[in-house]
Amino acid sequence: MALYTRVSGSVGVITLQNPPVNALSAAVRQGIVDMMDRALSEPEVKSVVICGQNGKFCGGADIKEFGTNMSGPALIPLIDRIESAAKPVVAAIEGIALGGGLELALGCHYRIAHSKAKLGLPEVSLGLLPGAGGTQRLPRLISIPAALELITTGRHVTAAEALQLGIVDKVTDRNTLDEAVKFALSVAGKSLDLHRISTNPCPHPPDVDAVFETAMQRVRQRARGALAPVACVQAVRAAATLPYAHGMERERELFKGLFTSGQARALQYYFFAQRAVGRWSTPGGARWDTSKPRPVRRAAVIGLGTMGRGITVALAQAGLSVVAVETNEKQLTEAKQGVSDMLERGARRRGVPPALDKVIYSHKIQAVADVDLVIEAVFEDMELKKAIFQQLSALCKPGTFLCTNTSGLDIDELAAQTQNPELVVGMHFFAPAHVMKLLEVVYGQKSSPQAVATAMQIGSKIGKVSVAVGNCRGFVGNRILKPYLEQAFFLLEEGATPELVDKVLEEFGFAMGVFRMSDLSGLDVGWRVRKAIGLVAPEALTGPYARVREGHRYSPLGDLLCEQVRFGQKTGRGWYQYDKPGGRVAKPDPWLHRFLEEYRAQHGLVARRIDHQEVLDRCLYALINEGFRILEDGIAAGPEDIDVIYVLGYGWPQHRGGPMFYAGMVGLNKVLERLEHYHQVHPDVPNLQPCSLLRKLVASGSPPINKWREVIKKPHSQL
Ligand SMILES: CC(C)(COP(=O)(O)OP(=O)(O)OC[C@H]1O[C@@H](n2cnc3c(N)ncnc32)[C@H](O)[C@@H]1OP(=O)(O)O)[C@@H](O)C(=O)NCCC(=O)NCCSC(=O)/C=C/CCCCCCCCCCCCC(=O)O
Repeated sequence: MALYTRVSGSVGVITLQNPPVNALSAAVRQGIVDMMDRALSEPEVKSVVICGQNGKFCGGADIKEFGTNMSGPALIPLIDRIESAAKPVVAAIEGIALGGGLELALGCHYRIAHSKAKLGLPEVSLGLLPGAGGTQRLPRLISIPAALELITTGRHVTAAEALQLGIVDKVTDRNTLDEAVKFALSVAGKSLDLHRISTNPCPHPPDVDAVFETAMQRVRQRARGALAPVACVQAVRAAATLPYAHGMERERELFKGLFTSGQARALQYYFFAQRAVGRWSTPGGARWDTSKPRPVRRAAVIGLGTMGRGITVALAQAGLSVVAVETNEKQLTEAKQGVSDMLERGARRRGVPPALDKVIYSHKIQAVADVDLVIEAVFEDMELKKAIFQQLSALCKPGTFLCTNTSGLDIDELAAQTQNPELVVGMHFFAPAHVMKLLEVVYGQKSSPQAVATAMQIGSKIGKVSVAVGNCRGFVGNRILKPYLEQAFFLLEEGATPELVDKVLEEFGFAMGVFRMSDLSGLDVGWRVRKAIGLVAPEALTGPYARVREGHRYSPLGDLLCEQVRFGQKTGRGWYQYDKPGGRVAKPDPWLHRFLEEYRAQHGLVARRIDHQEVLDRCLYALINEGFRILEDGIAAGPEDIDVIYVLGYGWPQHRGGPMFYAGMVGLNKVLERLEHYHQVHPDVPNLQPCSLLRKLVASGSPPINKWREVIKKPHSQL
């Protein structure tokens, strides 16, 4: 909807009304068309202002309309109509002008922005391009290189930067509408010739071809198979080479190709999934909208290794007071320096003062006595963590939430060490903790809804996307990772190389293949976990039992590498070789290839040629199958939780939506059929046995992903 009012006698004001972000739904578009007609037909009206209600100009096209039968007036002629109007039209931009919202503003003759407004063309992150003239008008307004950068990254800019770039004519700290009305009065009757952006020539840099070539190289490198960034470059190129009308045709053609693509569907699903995870629920009935978080003013972090330092920085940067505890004096001294450096670097980047005074350091655990929430981040050792939880339970004031940053240990076992297990939850951060956007909030059997709600709230306060998940070994992310890693190891045994497996996964779009990722995170991490649960043989086993654990196939390859102190990048050797310990550039290692050959010979394995499809099928479908088990077990409330965790924490390509979305795109019956096939070939690998929820979904006609929850039967919990 759009509201029309007349102010100061001669200014027609059109207010977009569609909460929460005034998206351009059919009703809003119709409203703008009708109100523009009215403003242009009233002789008393000399100029027009377009604004949005509730301090938000416009969040762009209504994404919920995509994929439906779109009705109502089309956006492009609507914007053209504004631009060609004989009366000046001023956009009064408060809050946001994003996507179609900014394109609407670019159709206006002038733009006034509030100093706190954010502007951008983020369509690329939805698998689209700015298809309402944005790719043709923006380069004409701010130059080709600047427009290319904004359109291909989807970056939001501040009002100050928008002014500098020339996107807006004025920035104000005052009431934006009042300023826009004043401005509209001042330009009434003046020539609009220079202010119809589409009629202006597109300024060319002297090296225009090189600019496009570089931009194309950059997006192809960054995009890893994503279509939209490439199409964005092509569309801007049309602005540089074609007259406006032809450029618009090219924009439309490219837009159409993207609009119906699987990638756009995946990215739009992922947009809503990231928001849906905030509406958490547990199998016991605790919910986001009925569980009230408790305010946390002071928090403590126990253990200042890499994770503890990152968590301390994340909390302090969000304005929380932090007591940072490390009992090892040497480590504490190093941590003080490390945390201060990180805070200073972060502050420089954000242009704010460093939050150094937010952190108090101590080598005594007693320093946590009066904090509201503790995050334990010591070494991944159950006995050590148990001892700390016993101490915390005795030391902390009543009601203090006790959280653990374990990446997979049993939350209930830790909670059992305390007098108030309802106050215990997991807060699983991802390294580097002050950078990575993901937080798994893990509820145990006895965690109170308030403890879950508080951890979720802290997560959003420190800028994380928090996902509430149930307690099981590895929670969601690391549990799913296990069968994926396992398949990768089995493929090596059968004849693949780390280079082949990584190539296939990186071509699929993963930021890093499984072996390069393992080298980066350290092979010793998983080795310690496998040792703790008794999977690692005490001495090199030979014979048939070397590759069997608990009756199932097991690959000791990772263990054997660790025995050679090949922990990955940190030791300069892992699945690849590096020029030095800590080196980053992975190079194929002839030693590893010889080692694999000897290993196969020792175990009577005959290497075979493994094709790309098999690598992809086995790694991905094993992972997806575990995702279905997680849903079946009620560890994740819905597929969105798994997808968000996997994209944000494990490098799954966003343009493929996440593993569960991908399964739906491939077709659940195809996933089932492939798993059945591979399980038949490898009957000793239980992770390839299709899970019953997958079978049930296929039997229910493979419903779309937003209907899966109806098929999932939720198990009982004590929450
Ligand atoms: C920054 C935000 C705007 C706000 O952030 P925040 O305050 O944190 O709040 P959120 O939690 O994110 O959001 C609050 C709720 O609002 C919902 N929301 C947000 N934006 C939109 C939107 N644009 N549409 C619908 N709903 C929206 C959000 O989901 C939340 O609700 P819920 O919790 O999920 O219930 C932030 O939200 C944000 O960044 N939003 C996205 C901004 C964006 O990306 N905008 C660009 C949208 S795409 C666009 O504008 C495209 C323009 C070109 C259109 C061209 C023509 C159209 C179609 C022609 C069809 C042609 C077919 C061709 C085929 C053929 O011919 O055959």
